[in-house]
Amino acid sequence: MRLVRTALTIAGSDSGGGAGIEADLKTFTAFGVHGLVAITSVTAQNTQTVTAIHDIPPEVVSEQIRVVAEDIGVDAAKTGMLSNAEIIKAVAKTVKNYDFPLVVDPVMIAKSGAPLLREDAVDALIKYILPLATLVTPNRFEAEKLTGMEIRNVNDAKLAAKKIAEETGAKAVIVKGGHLEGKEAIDVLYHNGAYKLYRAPKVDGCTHGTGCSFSAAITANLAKGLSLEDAVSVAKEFITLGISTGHKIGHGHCPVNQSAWIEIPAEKWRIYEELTRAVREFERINPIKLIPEVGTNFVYALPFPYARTKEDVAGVKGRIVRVGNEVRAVGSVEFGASDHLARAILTFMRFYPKYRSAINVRYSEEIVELAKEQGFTVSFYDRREEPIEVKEKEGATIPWGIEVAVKRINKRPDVIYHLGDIGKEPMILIFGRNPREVLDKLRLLI
Ligand SMILES: Cc1ncc(COP(=O)(O)OP(=O)(O)O)c(N)n1
Ligand SMILES: Cc1ncsc1CCOP(=O)(O)O
Repeated sequence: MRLVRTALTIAGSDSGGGAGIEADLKTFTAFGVHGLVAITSVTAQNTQTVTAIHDIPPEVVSEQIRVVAEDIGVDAAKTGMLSNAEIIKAVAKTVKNYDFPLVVDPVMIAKSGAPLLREDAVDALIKYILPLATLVTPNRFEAEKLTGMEIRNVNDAKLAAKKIAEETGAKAVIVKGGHLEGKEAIDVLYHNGAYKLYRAPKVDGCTHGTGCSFSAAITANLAKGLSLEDAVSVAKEFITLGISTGHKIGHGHCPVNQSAWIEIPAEKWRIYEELTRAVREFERINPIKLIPEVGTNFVYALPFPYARTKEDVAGVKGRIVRVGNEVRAVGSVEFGASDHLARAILTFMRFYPKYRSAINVRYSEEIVELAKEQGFTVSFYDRREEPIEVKEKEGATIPWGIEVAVKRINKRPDVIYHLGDIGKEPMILIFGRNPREVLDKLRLLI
């Protein structure tokens, strides 16, 4: 019995790796599904343009589908760029031989504006492919092309989704809301005569390959046995994360980040383990004299580009305090457990992205001197110099102070201190790439 689920993409190749089969395979992998490929067309493409298109002979497209379906088996499939009417007819004829769910992304134009479906092939798509679809996933412009309607808002999208389903025989249609009016991206699903809306904020970020990755995520989750409604829900979360965490590569539309879906949880687990170990070691070292009145925290942030808010930074819940003669972590390591130090590391990472860990210890002149003697680069900020508008803004002092301290010297600081203010305890912060490096520096200051 085959334990791994499989998903097949019948689509074109994007040499820039942002859309097409490349996006589909990365998405399948992100969901733990084995990806299969029937390539329809090879495009010479980057984030700005498509300069060449070479279509694969229709019989070779069909043969790719047949061999994988008959040997490996297909749990769900999707279509992307089908390019011309002959490929469309060949794909329709072949997939009819199997009973896997089929998600149809009616790809027509690339983000860069290049046509990916010949004008004379739109009718073939409507006639041969859409009737076989478990789900069709048009964006606003594709839905307009398929219906001849103007679509501006959710009500128009509802009418269009119903029209496409009723006129083509597609079992379900989702009109995506990324290009509709409003601050939210509201996708409208029409299935079994009912509507369901999927909402997410319209996030800033990288959008090349969104349509491909969204439909691939639905396909992967159908392959895993989720209902259509649940598969769409997971895909919506996946694509929102992928857009907001896209790597800014190329000079045009940067690609969606399909890895974020698995990379963030994996990194979180690594961070949790490493920081927990380091906190235990800190307790064992028992640096009682280094614990300030307010307590110590020890933080470790997600890597770039995932570290954005305090929720992306792990710290010790309740901080690390003195209990009699012992140093004790009050709670366990959790993401979002630090406030002050999280703001400090997030600011530091704006200048030195690889430096993701920090600890705060009690200020004393001796420790600062010792740090200098050990060859550490030391900088500082003076809270009395804080501009009034920063002082008045909740939570702004530490980011301001870290920025001042970083910019004061033209070298990356290992240690930043401040001398406090009325009601504010002076403090020393030690920075490192990871908690082990922070502890190594701290050991030299005891
Ligand atoms: C080979 C290939 N297939 C599909 C596309 C479309 O991707 P994109 O331009 O990012 O548009 P959306 O899929 O996001 O609507 C492509 N460019 N290349
Ligand atoms: C008060 C203070 N100021 C800088 S670090 C620190 C202690 C740790 O605070 P948090 O637990 O919010 O990171």
